[in-house]
Amino acid sequence: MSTPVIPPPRRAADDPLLDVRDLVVRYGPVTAVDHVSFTLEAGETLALDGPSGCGKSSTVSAVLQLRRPDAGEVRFEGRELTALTERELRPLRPRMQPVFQDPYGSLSPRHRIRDAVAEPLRVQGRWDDAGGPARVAELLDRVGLEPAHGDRFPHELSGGQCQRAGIARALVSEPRLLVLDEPVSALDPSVRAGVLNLLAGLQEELGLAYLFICHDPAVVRHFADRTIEMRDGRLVAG
Ligand SMILES: Nc1ncnc2c1ncn2[C@@H]1O[C@H](COP(=O)(O)OP(=O)(O)OP(=O)(O)O)[C@@H](O)[C@H]1O
Repeated sequence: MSTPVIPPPRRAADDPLLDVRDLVVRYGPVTAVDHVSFTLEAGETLALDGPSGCGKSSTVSAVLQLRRPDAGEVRFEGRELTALTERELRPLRPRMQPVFQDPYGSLSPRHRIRDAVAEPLRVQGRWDDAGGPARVAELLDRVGLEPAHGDRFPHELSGGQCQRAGIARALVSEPRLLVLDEPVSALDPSVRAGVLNLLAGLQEELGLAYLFICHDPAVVRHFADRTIEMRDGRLVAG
């Protein structure tokens, strides 16, 4: 299969990593995201807060182009994603990865942890180039898992260990942006700090940007550089 032709990035040195402008997401008559605009710099953490149903998940789905927005622009690394076809988006998707709230739900129950972490590289056809087994082993170690954890299935790990595996899976494609959808709220309070410290260390080491859906004011204060808040589909504070 030939490689899709992607328009070259038009990114100036001082452009943000992510520039979202006038984003609109509708479900029939419901406007879930109503002209939302924000930017995110490389290496920065932006918290997205707001009550249930205000449009946070719809916003991040549209940023990730998992659901195409009804209007607005999502410029990532200088490319306007909404203008790209699915095929043109494919090579860019690894650079923006989600980490979900439910650590078990984001990993297939039928795959061993090592295979779940490896899968994105296999799907992208980069298994050999990326040094497959060594890369997966290095990532498991980096997120604080033992080699033996790689042989287990998700239900054989704790929630915290499973979330660490989900983070390893997100990192295997060398993303620039992680979209963290309440990544610690389903975890036992005693393991939350460990996962947050891991995310903070990875950000410092790899220069990752985080778009972080979070309700916990203490976590937001400690973890985020900036916060934006949504109500009824709109941004109310910056
Ligand atoms: N697939 C869908 N079909 C119809 N309406 C939807 C759909 N998904 C979300 N909505 C509606 O869009 C609005 C925003 O939902 P969204 O899930 O984005 O909010 P949220 O802030 O992420 O909520 P939560 O914190 O509970 O996850 C809500 O009114 C919701 O009912």
